[in-house]
Amino acid sequence: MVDHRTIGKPAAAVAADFAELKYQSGLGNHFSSEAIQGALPVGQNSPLVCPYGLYAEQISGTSFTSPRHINQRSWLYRIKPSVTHEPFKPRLPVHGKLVAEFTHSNSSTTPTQLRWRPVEIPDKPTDFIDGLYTVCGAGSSFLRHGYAIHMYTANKSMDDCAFCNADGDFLVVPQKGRLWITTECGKLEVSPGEIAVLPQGFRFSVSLPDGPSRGYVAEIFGAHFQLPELGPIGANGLAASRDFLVPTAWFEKEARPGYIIVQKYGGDLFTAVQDFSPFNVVAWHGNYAPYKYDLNKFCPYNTVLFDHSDPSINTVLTAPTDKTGVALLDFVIFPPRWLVAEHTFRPPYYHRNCMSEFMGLIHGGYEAKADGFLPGGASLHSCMTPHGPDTKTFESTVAQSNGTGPHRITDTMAFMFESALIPRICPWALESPFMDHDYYQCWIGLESHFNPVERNIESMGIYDGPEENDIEKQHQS
Ligand SMILES: O=C(O)Cc1cc(O)ccc1O
Ligand SMILES: [Fe+2]
Repeated sequence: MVDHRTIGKPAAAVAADFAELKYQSGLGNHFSSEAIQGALPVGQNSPLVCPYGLYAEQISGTSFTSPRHINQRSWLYRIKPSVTHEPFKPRLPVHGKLVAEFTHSNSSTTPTQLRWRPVEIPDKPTDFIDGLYTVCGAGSSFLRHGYAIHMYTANKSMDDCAFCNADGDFLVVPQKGRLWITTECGKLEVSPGEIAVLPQGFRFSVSLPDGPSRGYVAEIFGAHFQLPELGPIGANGLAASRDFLVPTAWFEKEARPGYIIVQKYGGDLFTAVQDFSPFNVVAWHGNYAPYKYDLNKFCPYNTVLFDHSDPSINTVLTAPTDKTGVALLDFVIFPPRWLVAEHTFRPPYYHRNCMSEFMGLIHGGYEAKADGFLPGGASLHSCMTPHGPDTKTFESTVAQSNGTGPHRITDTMAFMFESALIPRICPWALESPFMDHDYYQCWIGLESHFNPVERNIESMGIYDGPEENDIEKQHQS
């Protein structure tokens, strides 16, 4: 396979730029970063003349008048302002597989359980922009309410171009291959097992140091991600604010004739040519910035006695709607953890949910599916579509009386994008050669074990009721 990594800026130069990155930490903090000492104006945002002759530019992630606790904006001090470019023109050839307003004409609905095998990474040179395609979503970027779920396969770094998403925030979940993301605020290295959030409007460019790459993207329109409330859990636990890492200022000052900004606007792509790099921000301050998070830092909470907790217990980030407790999009993970519940069916329960659930797998296996749900694959269980463990998982769980002692689930990192809005599905996702048309078969074999005369079923090793405490029994022996 051709190694496309050396096209554009020399690979060694890109690698040097990503060596020993320094980050700032804390989700929602007010950050300050200077690549040249003294580049940030003191005591004001908009001096008549900025230090070192820089231009001041504000990027607003919320309306000017949003209440203080949700207001997000940053001030960028840059060599030339973003406006210095030729007019935007529709990008040709038309991309055609990005949707930001879900309608009858571009997508359809089905209550069927859907599952996709991992999509193969193409041989044809494909960068992050060309390899990104929408799977499903709801609502509209124009109306600032909704989301889109995309996936990408790519094998080539973005050359002399930057992407800017005017529609919403991207939450990127790499599954294969690291992403070297240059942003206006600085650089982020994002490995599988980490996620990155690229908020609406920031320009960024993705390089692929490992070549072939694949992953998932949730895009939200009209909201930003925040940490979930912790309620009775207390002040600590789940994802900690300090584990979210934000870049430090980094800039390039060299002329870059023919540099292209690719702007996603209403799901369509537009290009504008400029003669400099958009990564020309010498210093910045504010609370609106890209960030990354290592999922292995997540501190999972769960039941320590019986029954199965709802997956919301594993929420990393949530994007709210106006309704209390109802998410536009929750990002939930299923990390390695101890299962200790007694006399409990420990895998996910069978269920139907008014929320819609899109799932992906970063590595390993998923506790509810013995086969068929593979790293890089995906599933979609829409509003009220029944789902749960496959036949193999159910039978092996009850047959082994799984759930009688502490058990650590290892080598796994599944995740879910869960939304109150019902997704419409794009035609190329429904017609994909990677669609698993036999998905329903994984449940068809579930048999009736109903026996109206025998309450305590022994035949499959089903453990019915707390006759004795298994853990105490273990301690005594
Ligand atoms: O459907 C799924 O696999 C996700 C899920 C996991 C779980 O532990 C409980 C409910 C749920 O929707
Ligand atoms: Fe579910």
